[in-house]
Amino acid sequence: MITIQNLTVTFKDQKALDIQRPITFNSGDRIGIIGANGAGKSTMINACLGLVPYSGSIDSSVRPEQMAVHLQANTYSELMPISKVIETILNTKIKNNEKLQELIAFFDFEASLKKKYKNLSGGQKQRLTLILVLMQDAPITFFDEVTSGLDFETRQQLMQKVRAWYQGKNATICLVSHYYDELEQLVNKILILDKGKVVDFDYTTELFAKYCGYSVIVLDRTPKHEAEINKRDEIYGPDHLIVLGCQDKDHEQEIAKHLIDKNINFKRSNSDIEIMSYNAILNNNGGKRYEN
Ligand SMILES: Nc1ncnc2c1ncn2[C@@H]1O[C@H](COP(=O)(O)OP(=O)(O)OP(=O)(O)O)[C@@H](O)[C@H]1O
Repeated sequence: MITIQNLTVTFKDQKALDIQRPITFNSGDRIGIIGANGAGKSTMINACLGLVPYSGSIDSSVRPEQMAVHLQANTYSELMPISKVIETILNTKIKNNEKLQELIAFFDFEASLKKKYKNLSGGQKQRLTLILVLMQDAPITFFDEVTSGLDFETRQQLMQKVRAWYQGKNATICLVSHYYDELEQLVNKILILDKGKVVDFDYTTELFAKYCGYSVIVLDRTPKHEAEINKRDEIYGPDHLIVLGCQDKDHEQEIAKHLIDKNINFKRSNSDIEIMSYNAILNNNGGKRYEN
């Protein structure tokens, strides 16, 4: 559907994006785009949409005007009720448009229709934009940090709705998010960007196996815990955690048994995107957390 290669985006003298080897987004892919602030995530979306000048190739079977995008911040008229805002933007009447009625009901948005935009909650504001974006039924939709600033519960509800809406549909989704729990729910592939470059792009399960192994066991970093673990099992993770990479089931059981015997609490995962991305990026940087 979209193949990106030899792509560079430069702002003044700063290379914001530099994607050399080809990456392809296929029809039906659910892609999470992750990376630290300034990694180039939004720039990549903007390049696909033709919103920033670039050199190189974005070979797409979908024209930019057929793509949909949901940005984090959106502004709408404060003067009209939301029903009028929707009808004006979509150039249709709610009462005559079954699909629009379906989306409004799907997002439990009926009670918000009479309100003005400034009186909507953060979650309701995002629901409005979701309705407008999903009405387009685009073959590919980019969601750029749409849940930032929302509380955990609201984020979960919103993302469950998005997941349910796309269930069984062949549309491609590219979701930029700093919330790994949300990505775990929604995507099956991950594109990891770091300082404008692609660290890796593959199925989440493949990336986890590549960077973490069979599973990870995670415990708080304390001197007592540090004394109990085998340093050789340690892989990268956030500073406050000890992360142990398990090569296979036997290895996992051996570590778990030891921790249980020592009455140490731990969590086990075979899909932790945050830890996977830590390891991907740090392996890529030769183990260095920050570049000097
Ligand atoms: N229009 C612009 N003019 C100048 N520099 C820009 C512009 N847009 C982005 N940049 C720079 O390009 C780099 C990548 O920015 P981008 O917004 O793509 O990062 P991001 O990964 O989306 O970050 P975040 O998670 O903070 O949204 C940053 O250093 C940013 O300052």
